[in-house]
Amino acid sequence: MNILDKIIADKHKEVALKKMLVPTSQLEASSLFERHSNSLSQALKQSKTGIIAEHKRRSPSKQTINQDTNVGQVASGYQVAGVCGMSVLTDIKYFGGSLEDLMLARASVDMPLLRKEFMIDEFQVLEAKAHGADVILLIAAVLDRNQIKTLSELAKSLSMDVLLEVHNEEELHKSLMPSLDMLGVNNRNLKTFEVSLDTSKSLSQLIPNDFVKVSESGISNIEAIQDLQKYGYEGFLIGENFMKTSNPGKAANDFIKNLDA
Ligand SMILES: O=P(O)(O)OC[C@@H](O)[C@@H](O)c1c[nH]c2ccccc12
Repeated sequence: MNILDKIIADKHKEVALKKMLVPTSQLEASSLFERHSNSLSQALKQSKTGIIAEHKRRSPSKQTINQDTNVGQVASGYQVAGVCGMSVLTDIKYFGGSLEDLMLARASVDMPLLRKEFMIDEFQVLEAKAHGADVILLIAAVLDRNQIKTLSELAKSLSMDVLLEVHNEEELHKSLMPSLDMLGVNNRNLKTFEVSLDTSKSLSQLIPNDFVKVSESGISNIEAIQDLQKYGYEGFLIGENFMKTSNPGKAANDFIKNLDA
């Protein structure tokens, strides 16, 4: 079993348990459920820099990145830095995140928030909305076309944006549909952890122009972004490069200043 298979097997158990404990009516009763979501894809289109900054404490590939963060402070720091949106990991077991992190970020900022999670069930889309997310992530490597359609259409009906993540041509081809807003190419292979920006470069011309192109993972300098912009990318998801510092907001601020110079 590769790590992605393991994560998904655990996720099925976690979601099944949660569904026994929390009725969907409870999620729908959240005051955040009525909130109109902010569009990340619009923010990216209007931005010159297109940074989406992530809150990530640890990961299966890096173990500890930053265990003593205050997610509200990180969110405020990212917003001050001028990022287009923030990605908040909510998986507990492998990434040390939580839905509480998402809510704490929501309480601190207005900018678009992405729930970074392994989505396999409509329940998790309702959960995302109820905890203040504006955007959901769908990972093509673990979903079939029908699941992508059901989950993305539910998100759209709740006014959320959808970021669909692919790693190769086959995943891209099976996934294209109008209920997606952004196509993210993950430079990290979630099965082997190998990282190469060439993945974004080679898939770029296969992504139709109706979708905002996002390059994800392994981005650590502005040269990489300037290079990827030539391939049509408008969004850049950066986690570790900011989170490994003691002040992620400041790291994002310095980075964006240089990029915008
Ligand atoms: O820390 P990095 O290399 O800058 O990567 C951020 C983000 O792209 C990465 O965390 C990620 C991309 N897709 C995912 C899917 C699940 C969990 C995590 C991810």
